[in-house]
Amino acid sequence: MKPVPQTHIITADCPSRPGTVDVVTRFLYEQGFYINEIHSFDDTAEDRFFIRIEFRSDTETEFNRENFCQEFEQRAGEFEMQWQLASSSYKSKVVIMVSKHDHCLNDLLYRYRTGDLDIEIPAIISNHPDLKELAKWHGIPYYHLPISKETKPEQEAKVWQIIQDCEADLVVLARYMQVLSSDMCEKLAGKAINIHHSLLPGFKGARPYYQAYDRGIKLVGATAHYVSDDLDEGPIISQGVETVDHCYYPQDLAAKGRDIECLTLSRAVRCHIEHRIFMHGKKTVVFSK
Ligand SMILES: Nc1nc2c(c(=O)[nH]1)N[C@@H](CN(C=O)c1ccc(C(=O)N[C@@H](CCC(=O)O)C(=O)O)cc1)CN2
Repeated sequence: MKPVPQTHIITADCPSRPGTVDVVTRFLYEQGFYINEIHSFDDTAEDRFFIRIEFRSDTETEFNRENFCQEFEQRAGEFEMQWQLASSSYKSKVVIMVSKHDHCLNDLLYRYRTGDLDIEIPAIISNHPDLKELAKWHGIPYYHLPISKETKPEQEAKVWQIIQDCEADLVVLARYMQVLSSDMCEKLAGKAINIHHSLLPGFKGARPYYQAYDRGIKLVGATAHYVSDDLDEGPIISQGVETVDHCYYPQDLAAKGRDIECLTLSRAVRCHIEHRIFMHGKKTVVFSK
């Protein structure tokens, strides 16, 4: 039976120098691959080059990952490229953590159920029981792990065990309202995304809509970022914003913000699972579709 053309993704970054696009595209051409999509960025301020290429094989031959990697490393090594190869057909395993707010979880579950987000959700973890029925309706295991200052280490150990048992590729804090410990942040570095309900760096921490109301803002926003030990200071992935005015009380800001949070978070999750995000110091490079 004719193999279905597999699509693969190369992501690479290296010191800036001429020939960095050519070394990748020429290799793919010589190997008989067809490029579907290409993005590159040369950060002249930091002398760092980034490239993402989606490619497919139209030939009958099966893709030999080991041979590909050996051959490509010989070329990429000359340019000091840090690179990864991924397959588009792989379904990322995403563990979602929540507290009581359900809008972001509900939106992610809708996108998962309809195939808009091509992911697996092996577990939902919460410090409250409120969203158990929503998980049950989707047939997803729900772990109610209450937390207090005293039980935080024990609770996080259970969370980490679930994440490992699920072999999670990504953890999404979908309005999970607990600060993760330094140890947890270290374990989840680069694979935990949080949605903060303000336009960071503005209004960090708890109750940002109340902070925003007190400040008389004219724009309400949300920020999806990687989780770091420094609360709400992790590399920003995606942001959304809408106009508001003096008529908006905190509950009105929260209502307007809910849709922004959902769209911003799902956009960030999609970029992560499609390998569109590069860590670049305290920032990111994101090659959106
Ligand atoms: N280490 C990190 N943990 C978390 C981050 C992060 O960036 N780094 N993001 C938060 C989400 N968040 C804002 O988006 C946030 C959540 C909770 C708090 C907070 O002060 N929580 C209190 C308890 C509140 C409650 O029980 O309702 C606390 O933890 O003492 C601030 C910001 C998720 N975690």
